[in-house]
Amino acid sequence: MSLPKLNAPAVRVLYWFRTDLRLHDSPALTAALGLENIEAFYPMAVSSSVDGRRLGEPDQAQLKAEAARSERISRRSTPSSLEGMGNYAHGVRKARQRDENIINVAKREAPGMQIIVKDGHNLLDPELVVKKGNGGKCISTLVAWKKAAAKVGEIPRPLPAIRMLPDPGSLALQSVNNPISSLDGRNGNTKMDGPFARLKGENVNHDIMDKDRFDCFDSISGPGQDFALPTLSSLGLPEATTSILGGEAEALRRLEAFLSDKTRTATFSKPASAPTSLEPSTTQLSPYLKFGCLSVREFYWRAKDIIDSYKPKKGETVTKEPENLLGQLEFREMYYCAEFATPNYDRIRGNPLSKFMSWALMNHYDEKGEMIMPRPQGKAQDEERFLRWCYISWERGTEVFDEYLLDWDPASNPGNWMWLSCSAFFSQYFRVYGLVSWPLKTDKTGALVRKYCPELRDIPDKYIYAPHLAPLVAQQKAKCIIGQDYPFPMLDEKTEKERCIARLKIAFQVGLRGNATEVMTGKAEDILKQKFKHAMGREEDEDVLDGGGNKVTESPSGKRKAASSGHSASGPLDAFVKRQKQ
Ligand SMILES: Cc1cc2nc3c(=O)[nH]c(=O)nc-3n(C[C@H](O)[C@H](O)[C@H](O)COP(=O)(O)OP(=O)(O)OC[C@H]3O[C@@H](n4cnc5c(N)ncnc54)[C@H](O)[C@@H]3O)c2cc1C
Repeated sequence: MSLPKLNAPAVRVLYWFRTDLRLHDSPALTAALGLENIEAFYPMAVSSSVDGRRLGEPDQAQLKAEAARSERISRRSTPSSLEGMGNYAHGVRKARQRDENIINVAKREAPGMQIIVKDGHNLLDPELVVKKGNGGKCISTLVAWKKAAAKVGEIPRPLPAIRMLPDPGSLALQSVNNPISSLDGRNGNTKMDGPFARLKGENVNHDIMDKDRFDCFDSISGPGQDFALPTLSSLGLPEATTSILGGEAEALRRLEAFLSDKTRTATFSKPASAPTSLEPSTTQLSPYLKFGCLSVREFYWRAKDIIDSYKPKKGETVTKEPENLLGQLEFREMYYCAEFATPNYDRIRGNPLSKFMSWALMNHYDEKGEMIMPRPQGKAQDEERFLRWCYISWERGTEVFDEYLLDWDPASNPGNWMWLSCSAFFSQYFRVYGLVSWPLKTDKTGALVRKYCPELRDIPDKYIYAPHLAPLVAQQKAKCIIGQDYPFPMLDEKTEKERCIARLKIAFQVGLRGNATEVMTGKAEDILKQKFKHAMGREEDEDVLDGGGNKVTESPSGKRKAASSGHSASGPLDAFVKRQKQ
């Protein structure tokens, strides 16, 4: 790689940590340190509640702070200005737009400044994979990603870790404009002057932010000029509850610990992992990838080298993509490429990738396209719809995960929600997780339920996933009367499942996507409702009753059957499970 040379004999480097809070395999840091005659080196990280999002839940903020702190410690005594916490709110698409804005401001205001941009967050740059590998078109399958990636080139091996950073030099912002020799030391005048003073308050993110909030410190070393990271309480957040420790050292320790078991690495199979197990059966490395404490290329190549050289013992099978570890990392890449290529990726309206269904609790928009119902809380009619259907928009799920998922990621979160809701990436809408049959596969005794719902601790295994079906005597023995100590189910699974599948079938037949004119003009929901009525002879949310006033379920084939009541306090669970299996 040839590095750009600056004209000036001595250069001052402002290094912006973004998604790579680490010293190993950091292409941008390596490029920055490859510059000649570095006179001062200002490492910096910026965070804000951009995009109208909250700063982050305490657990997310804590992890980011630890990531920053660990990076600081591993640079020994060199001070750091990693003062930010919070989310990386932008996916590649918006981040590239933001970068362009910043580069334009820098070019305009400081023509002598040279800007070097390097991506270290992906196996291969998603923009390059989409543009060079797939003609600019969206990538929504692993096969398509692999094909496109092959046109870009081999996934680079990780770069060696940086051992030491240069001294930051003067920390006064005015020094950016004045010769270093004219300044009075590290904690000199921190007031901005010169051309950058005019930029105070200019928001280069204005066209990609929902709110026009903009704060900035006027010293490189933070408000206290001591490089201290803000505490959670200073950010108005309660203490974190996660037991997961953040930071690069911890990330590498966990990677090492997982990969040291070569058999587990070479035979890893995601479908065989147990999402209900109390101890994680996957690597749990995603938060470290998200905050950039772990390089995805380090993870990929370390795993690949083990897999490629592994000699399976009798009875073992070396797994392949997509189910092996490499396949998991490639899924992440696929979502990044899809995010880069898709406008409005995290919502339905205007999103060409997402199919349109008439979900409950969807975002709503006024005639100018402004969102008018971003959140469902507090609306009686919404709660009513929630209780009736549970056919809830994936936008709501994404929103909850944005706030609470430690590994929340702007590409993987909406992507996985689109996948699971059959809005994109996956279309077998008739395959539905059974509330009983699915957890039974990996947790027969309900250990996870017993841990997190202690009311159910003594319910017999047989009824743990449908305690309302336990005989009264079993409920009494377990000191858990359903309807009193623990609620009845809100919905009848079978009835609602069949209703949802019927609606999905209609939506698939109509085939509208988020960017269709009907969606943009707000007519799509009515179109689907009318189509449903025409096909099924009733309204979408109308219950079908038989002659005796009992609810009747309707299968996609149109065959009607009497529904079993979800509120029944009797009936054997094993019969129910058998039915699910059939
Ligand atoms: C609705 C929904 C939303 C999700 N949102 C996110 C998210 O915001 N951020 C996130 O990292 N994961 C997300 N996931 C994926 C899921 O949480 C993964 O199981 C998680 O990455 C597990 O971490 P792990 O490190 O133990 O994974 P492992 O199984 O050990 O896999 C190794 C790595 O592969 C990648 N990976 C594995 N599965 C997925 C996947 N389904 N999608 C993308 N990358 C994957 C991750 O980087 C992970 O660290 C979501 C899944 C669902 C169903």
